[in-house]
Amino acid sequence: MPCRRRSGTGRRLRAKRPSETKAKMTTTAQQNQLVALFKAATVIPVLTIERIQDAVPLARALVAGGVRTLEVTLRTPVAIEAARAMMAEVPEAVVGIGTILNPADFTRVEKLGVAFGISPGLTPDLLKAATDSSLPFAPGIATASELMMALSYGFDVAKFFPAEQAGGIKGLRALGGPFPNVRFCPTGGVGEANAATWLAEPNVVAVGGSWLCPTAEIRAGNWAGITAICQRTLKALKGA
Ligand SMILES: O=C(O)C(=O)C[C@H](O)[C@H](O)COP(=O)(O)O
Repeated sequence: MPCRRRSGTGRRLRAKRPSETKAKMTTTAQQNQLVALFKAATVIPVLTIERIQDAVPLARALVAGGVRTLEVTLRTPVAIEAARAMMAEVPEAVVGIGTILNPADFTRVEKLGVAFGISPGLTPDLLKAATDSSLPFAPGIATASELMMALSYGFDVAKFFPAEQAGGIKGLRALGGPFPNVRFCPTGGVGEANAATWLAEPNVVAVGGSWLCPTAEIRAGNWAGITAICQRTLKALKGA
């Protein structure tokens, strides 16, 4: 009996302490990985893939243009299969998934083995799923309250969405006042004309957007055109 009591107490202690530490450590590690990944990427194309056969040539076109970190949105039925094909066929690409809206999406994505996950927003359930996982994850925020919710779960790297519509650079600067340690990936309304301005902000680690992979060009299979947009964008950023 005494033995059982001791082991019961030990179990209680062991169950509490490591799980608290692990959740915190994992989220911090997730965030560090994400920041490194975003900084290396600088620009992240937000991909909407309608036909599975476009996935690999699109990834190759982006990589050929110097853009390796790709966000495949869960907006279309073929998204998961597309990400899988890209990972298998284009090893230079760093494939992540966007439009993660709920814990079920998160679980599907986590099983895929992608490099990162992004959401346009957040919910407590989604943040909880992300803290239980080791997948680097950026929730989306547009307001101070949403950012405070993200921070309360340990997420200090966020997608600022929709960036232009939610206040643009002035809005981001205003958020930077009370939240000086948060890093952002503004997405929504970012393009060739304003990417450099966003990236010049000290709390911006990368920008995302669909300008690098317009739907019309994907539908037309204009892979050379997509490579050219990437090259032009990166050249302009280097000169900025
Ligand atoms: O699909 C998602 O998960 C989103 O979060 C939305 C996209 O990131 C934006 O729609 C991209 O905006 P544009 O570059 O202005 O086209």
